[in-house]
Amino acid sequence: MSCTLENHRTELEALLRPVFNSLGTQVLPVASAELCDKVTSEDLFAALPIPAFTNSQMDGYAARSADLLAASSTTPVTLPLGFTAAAGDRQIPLQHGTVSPVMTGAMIPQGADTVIPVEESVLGTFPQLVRAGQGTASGHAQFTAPSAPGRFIRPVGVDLEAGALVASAGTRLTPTMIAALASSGLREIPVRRTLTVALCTTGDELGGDNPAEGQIPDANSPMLAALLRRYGVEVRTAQLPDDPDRFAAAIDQLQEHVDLILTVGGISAGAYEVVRQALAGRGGNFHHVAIQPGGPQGFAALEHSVVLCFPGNPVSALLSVELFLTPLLRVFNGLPEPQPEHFPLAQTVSSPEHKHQVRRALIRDGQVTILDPGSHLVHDLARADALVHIPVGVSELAAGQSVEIWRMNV
Ligand SMILES: Nc1nc2c(c(=O)[nH]1)N[C@H]1C(S)=C(S)[C@@H](COP(=O)(O)OP(=O)(O)OC[C@H]3O[C@@H](n4cnc5c(N)ncnc54)[C@H](O)[C@@H]3O)O[C@H]1N2
Ligand code: MOO
Repeated sequence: MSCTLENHRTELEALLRPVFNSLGTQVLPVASAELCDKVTSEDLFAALPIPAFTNSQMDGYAARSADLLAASSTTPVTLPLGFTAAAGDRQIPLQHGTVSPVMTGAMIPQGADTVIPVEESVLGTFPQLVRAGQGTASGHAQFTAPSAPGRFIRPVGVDLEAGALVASAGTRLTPTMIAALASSGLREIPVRRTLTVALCTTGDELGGDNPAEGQIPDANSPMLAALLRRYGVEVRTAQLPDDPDRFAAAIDQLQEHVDLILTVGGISAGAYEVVRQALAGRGGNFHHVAIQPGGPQGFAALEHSVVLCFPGNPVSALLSVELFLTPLLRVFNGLPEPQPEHFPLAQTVSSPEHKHQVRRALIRDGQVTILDPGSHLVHDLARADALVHIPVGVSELAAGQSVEIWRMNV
């Protein structure tokens, strides 16, 4: 039985949505290396304002603007130094008629309303300074211009007030959002739990480290594991036995420990299609989807898990994941939908009219060159820049015609 791309996609979405919805949450420290790219599971509100307190934007002198109103190059104003405020110090008071040296990030002394950068003082650098509790402040600083109230002062909460929403539920945690969470005093971040996937390959031709005659290296496990990990998926790879009973037993075990099982290979019309044979008695549903590559497809809803069965040719396997799984992972991870670009075709391309064809392409000199459609061409897959979709009903695209391209391998 053959079905359309859209029908198969709808069927798999219906199967996978409950898997994503049942994942639950976990709590990670804000400094955890695992936090980046996770998605918040709750609205998160600031425990602290940002900035946490009113502080200096410059290394300079905290002053009362009123004390410097008369300052000019011909009538400099000289003020005695009070204690110095460094970043991390508790707030100090500014005595009337004095200025307090302040460092960038230090609390503005109580009573000060302006900061004059040190290089604007007549001396241009700080003299010997004394911090509160470390002796008696002495010395003077001289100024040749007034300084407006609020100048070089970063007010408390100007970026975000305490109690305000930092990130709503469903926000993907970028490095910058992690900084905002940390600055707003949040230490423990509730996030959606990662999807755990068993990625199962089959086939006696997979030769491990030393492929014998007739055998090949496994390309699908490392490729698909790398792709899925980019979406935060925890991937467990397994090469399952080529015997249907032993394969079924392995799947039965795996389904207890993972959220989703992917199998690659063993589903088409051969005499030894272990996946198809093993899942036949477990509700396995195998059919041909009107797409190329990736025609043979299957799935099974087991008691504890869902199995998606993708075809074994590496290009077919990759495109199956890209067509049927990564769009859902994008939504789950709060990622934006990819957007196509448009370029003219460098050559005329034909396509089977009754299938949705996905072609790999190179983008060179503002033109799209379509590559060979072979689904075994792993190196061609690696050098491709983009995918071009040719829908059902289209049998030819003419050279020069503008087509949508979707970037890949970025
Ligand atoms: N008589 C028919 N033959 C085939 C049909 C068909 O409709 N009728 N469909 C073809 C299409 S299209 C595809 S795609 C493949 C799908 O086959 P399977 O999913 O059963 O996959 P296998 O037969 O196990 O392998 C196919 C191909 O891919 C290689 N392979 C498998 N696993 C890996 C791996 N982990 N790393 C690298 N390469 C892998 C395998 O050696 C085969 O060359 O069936 C067509 N045949
Ligand atoms: O459709 Mo198969 O997936 O072309 O090689």
